[in-house]
Amino acid sequence: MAVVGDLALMGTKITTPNKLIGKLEKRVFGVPISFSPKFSFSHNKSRTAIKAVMQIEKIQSSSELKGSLKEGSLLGFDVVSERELKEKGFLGLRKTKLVCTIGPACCSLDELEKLAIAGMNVARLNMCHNSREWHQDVIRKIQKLNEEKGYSVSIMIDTEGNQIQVVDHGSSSSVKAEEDSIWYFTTEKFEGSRPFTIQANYEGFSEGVNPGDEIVIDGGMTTFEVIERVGNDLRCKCTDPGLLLPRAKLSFWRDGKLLGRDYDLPTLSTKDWSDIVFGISEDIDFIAVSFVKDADAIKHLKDYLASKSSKAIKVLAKIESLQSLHRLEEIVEASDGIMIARGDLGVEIPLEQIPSVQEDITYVCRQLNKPVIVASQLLESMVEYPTPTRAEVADVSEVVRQYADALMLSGESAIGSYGMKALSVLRTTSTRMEQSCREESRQTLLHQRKLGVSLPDQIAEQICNCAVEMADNLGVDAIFVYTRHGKMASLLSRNRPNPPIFAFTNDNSTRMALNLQWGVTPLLTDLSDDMEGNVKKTVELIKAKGMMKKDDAILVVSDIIPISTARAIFQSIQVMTIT
Ligand SMILES: Nc1ncnc2c1ncn2[C@@H]1O[C@H](COP(=O)(O)OP(=O)(O)O)[C@@H](O)[C@H]1O
Ligand SMILES: C=C(OP(=O)(O)O)C(=O)O
Ligand SMILES: [K+]
Ligand SMILES: [Mg+2]
Repeated sequence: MAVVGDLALMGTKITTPNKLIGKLEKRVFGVPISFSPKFSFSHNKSRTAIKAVMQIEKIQSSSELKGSLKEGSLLGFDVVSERELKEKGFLGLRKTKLVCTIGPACCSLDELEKLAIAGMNVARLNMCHNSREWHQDVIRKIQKLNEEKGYSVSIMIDTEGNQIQVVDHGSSSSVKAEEDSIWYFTTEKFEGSRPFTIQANYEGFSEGVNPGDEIVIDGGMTTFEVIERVGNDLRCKCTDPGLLLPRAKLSFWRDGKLLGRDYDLPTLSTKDWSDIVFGISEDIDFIAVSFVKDADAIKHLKDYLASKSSKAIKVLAKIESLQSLHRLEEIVEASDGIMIARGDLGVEIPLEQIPSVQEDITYVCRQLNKPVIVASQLLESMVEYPTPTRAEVADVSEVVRQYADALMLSGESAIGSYGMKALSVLRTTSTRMEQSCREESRQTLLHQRKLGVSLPDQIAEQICNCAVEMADNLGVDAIFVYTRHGKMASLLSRNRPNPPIFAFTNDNSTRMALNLQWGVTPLLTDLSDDMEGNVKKTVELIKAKGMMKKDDAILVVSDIIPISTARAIFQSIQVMTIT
C-alpha cells in the first residue's frame, strides 16, 4: 500500500483543516481519494440536489476491462482476482464478499458479466419471483461466463418458503387500501377481481386470530384491524392505508406484539422442493432456505442433498423470523452458512432491534466458523437514486466492521436502475473499512471458541489460529493454504488475517463454496500428495503471472495427507520468501 502523506497523522486527532486534507490525500491501495472539482456540499437535503459524487475509486469501464482480461486463466485464478492482485497488490484485495440478487435489471449476459467484472462473488436467484425458465436461463449464462471467460461466480437459489401471504387481491399489480375501507380475508379462490377481497395462501391463516387483532402487510406497508370472524374468514378495516403488493406477506399482532403462531406449515413447501430438484439439476452452489424455524429442516435438506447430489451443495439458513432467533445456535451449527435476512426479520422484530440482533448473529457465526451474509436494504435508496444516503454507507461500513463474510444487494441489483453503482459502493466502502480495521487491529479482539472435537480437528484449528497470528506479526504478503474441502481455509478466514488467503483446491465445488468466505481467494489447481511440489508449482505459476516478486513473503498451511504417512495427518506451517 503506497502511503503519501504523513503517517503520523494516522490515529492522531486531526486539528487543522490542512491536516485533514493531508489525511484525505492519503493514497489508499494506490488509489487517490479525490474530490471532483465540481464537488459541493448541497444544503438542500433533497438527494437530487447532490451536484457530484465523491470519486473514491475509478473503475475501468467494462469494455476497457474486458479488453485487458485474458480469456480464461491458467492457474484457476478467476480473471477478476487476477486483475485486482496485479493492480493493487496483496493488501489491495477486497476481503468482504459481494452477493447480487439477479432480476430483470441485470439478467442479460452482458449485464451479468459487468457485475462479475465489478466484483460479484455470488449471484442470488430468488425463487419467489419469475419463472423456472427465467432462472434456468440466468444460471446457464453465469455458467457460460465461468467456463468460457474465466470468471468464478457462485450461484445461489433462495427458496420462496412457506409463509402466510396474499395469493390474490384481485389485481396483478399493487392495490391501494384506503383508510377505514372494509376488506374480506379468505382462502376461498375467486376468479377475476372481487373488490376488497384478499385470498390468503394457507387454510389455517386465521387460526387464533380474534377481533381486535391486527394484520400487518409486508412489515408495515398497510395495516388492518380484525372486526369480525366469519367462519375461517376475517372481516377487517384498514387502519393504516397503504399498498398491497402481489404476494404480500401477512403478519398478525395483538397489543403491539407479534402473535407467535406455530403454524404446522413445513419450512420447505412443495414448490421449494421442486425448486431444489431444479437447482440440483442445474448444478448450483448454494441453497438459501427461507423462514427457517429450527435445525430440522436444514438437516433434512442436507441429508437429501447428500443422497441426491454428488456435489457438495452448501445450505444457508435465512434468519428472518422470531422463531429462528430462539433456535439460533442449533440452526448455525446445522447449516453451512447464514443469511441475516433483514427484510422479513424487520417484520417480526422491532426495527430498532435489527442492528444489535445482526451483530449478535454475526458474532455467533464467527464463533461457530460459519460464513454469514448480511442482506436487504443495505442501499435501498439506490433502487431509484444514483448515490446512497450517508446512513446507508454507514450501515455497510458497520457490517464490514463486524467482519461479516458478505454483503448482499436485493432490489438494488435485481430491479434497480443503478445496480452497478450500488455494487461499486459496496466494493469501495468495504475496502475502506477493511483497511481501517487492519489499522485498529480489531480482529484480535475476538475470543475464539474451541470447535474441534477430534484431535486432528483441534490440531487444524490451533494451526490456523497460530498461522494467522504469525502472518500478522510477521507482516507476510499472503497466506497459501492447500485444502481439499476448504476446512483449513475457513479456519484461517475465521481469524480475519491481514494478508489475503489463497486457497488452492482441486475440487471445484470447494472453490465455489469458498466464494462466500471472508478474505479467501479460491484457486482451482490439481494437488498431489507431495506438499513441497504443490507449493513449488503454485509459487512458480503465480510468479510467472507477475503477481509475486522477489522478497515477497508467504506463509503456507496445508492439511494434505501424504501417502507415505497415511496414518498420520501432516499439518504444517511454513514461512518462505520468494527468491
Ligand atoms: N428473479 C426475479 N424476477 C423478477 N423480479 C425480481 C426477481 N428477484 C427479485 N425481484 C424483484 O426485486 C425485489 C427485491 O428482491 P428480493 O428482496 O430478493 O425479493 P423480496 O421482495 O421478495 O424479498 C422483489 O420484490 C422483486 O420485485
Ligand atoms: C433476503 C430476504 O428474504 P426474501 O428477499 O426472500 O424475502 C429478506 O427477507 O430480507
Ligand atoms: K426467497
Ligand atoms: Mg425474506
